[in-house]
Amino acid sequence: MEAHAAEVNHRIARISAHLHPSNFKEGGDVLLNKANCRAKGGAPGFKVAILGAAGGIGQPLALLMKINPLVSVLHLYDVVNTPGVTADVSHMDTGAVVRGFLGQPQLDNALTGMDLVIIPAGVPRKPGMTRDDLFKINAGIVRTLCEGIARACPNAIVNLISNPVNSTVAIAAEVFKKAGTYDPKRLLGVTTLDVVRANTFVAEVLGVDPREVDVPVVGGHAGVTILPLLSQVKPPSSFTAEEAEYLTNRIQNGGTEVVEAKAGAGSATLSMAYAAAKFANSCLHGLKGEAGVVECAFVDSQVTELPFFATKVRLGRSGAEEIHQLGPLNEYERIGLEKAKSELAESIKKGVDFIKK
Ligand SMILES: NC(=O)c1ccc[n+]([C@@H]2O[C@H](COP(=O)([O-])OP(=O)(O)OC[C@H]3O[C@@H](n4cnc5c(N)ncnc54)[C@H](O)[C@@H]3O)[C@@H](O)[C@H]2O)c1
Ligand SMILES: O=C(O)C[C@H](O)C(=O)O
Repeated sequence: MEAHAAEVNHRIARISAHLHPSNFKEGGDVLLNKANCRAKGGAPGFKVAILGAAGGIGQPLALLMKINPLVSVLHLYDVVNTPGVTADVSHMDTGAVVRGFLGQPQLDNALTGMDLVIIPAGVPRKPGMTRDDLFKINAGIVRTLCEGIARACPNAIVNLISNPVNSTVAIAAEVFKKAGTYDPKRLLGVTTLDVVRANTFVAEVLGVDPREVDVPVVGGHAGVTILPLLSQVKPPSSFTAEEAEYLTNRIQNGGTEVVEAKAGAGSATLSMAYAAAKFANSCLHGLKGEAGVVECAFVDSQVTELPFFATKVRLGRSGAEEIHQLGPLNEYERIGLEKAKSELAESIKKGVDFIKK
């Protein structure tokens, strides 16, 4: 009896010591040992890291990944505030074991062994800014994080959220090429929010439940590069020229609509966390080997003459295993495609040059 009490006290002392904030400052992986204790009997599943986990997207995304039954280990990395977010999320009584990592010295530990890395790190827009205005700061952040991925988990699937996605995906690809770890199937720019918005706005016009609607959104993730293919909406639907114009503009400017409504307090975080969790969940189902998992994503592609392009892709054990073609476009969409491609070409080149020059 006494021996049992001593063992219990010893365990409690060990857990308390690992939870102490000073462990983060010393570069220790707080919760790591505590988590290891619990992980012994833990459920099998995938290991997922969120980089930028303390941010506006990162926090609700951490919550949503903690309740995903396919996740067994959840690593939360940021340069600020991970102790609090980790302690908070770790109290949820779901299967995933949560570990927190703070600051660059802990980046490689955060990434080691991960199957999926989700990146919402970086600054968001304020009213009046374009996504490209974020390039100056976010390009360097994405480079640093991808260098870590190349070192610590080169085979992980990467879901890149940080803007401008049209350039940051090219940056990530160049970093991986330089490191000799580039696998085009494993790098996915997240454009799910465009699809989520398109489904919502189209459902409003049709007067149906958004869950019944599927709108392919191709191209990229900024302004005119966001190209909803309304002629391919499921269930098959027809739109007047005015409806098509209204819907295309609203979908292309959905991000700006939120930035303006937030009036300086950032951009979409909650709908983005939802979209990121939806996309990550599909990636995990693909990793499990399930058939017929299809999402739109901005990927290395031969669908157009551009090196990267968003279309529907089939997700499998090795990432984007099949890239769907565009399908038949109407005249309005063909004009939109030309506009999208010329802006995309510049954004992609800017990302490539950032690493090459
Ligand atoms: N792809 C999309 O559809 C989409 C949608 C919404 C937002 N975004 C983009 O996502 C990014 C994040 O948006 P947010 O609202 O969460 O911003 P935020 O400022 O609330 O959070 C960003 C987080 O990143 C962290 N961070 C900064 N530098 C870092 C580094 N070097 N390593 C790790 N973490 C770092 C910050 O500390 C912060 O916690 C922005 O670039 C935004 O434009 C993309
Ligand atoms: O609009 C932004 O800056 C954030 C994001 O890309 C969005 O589409 O909401």
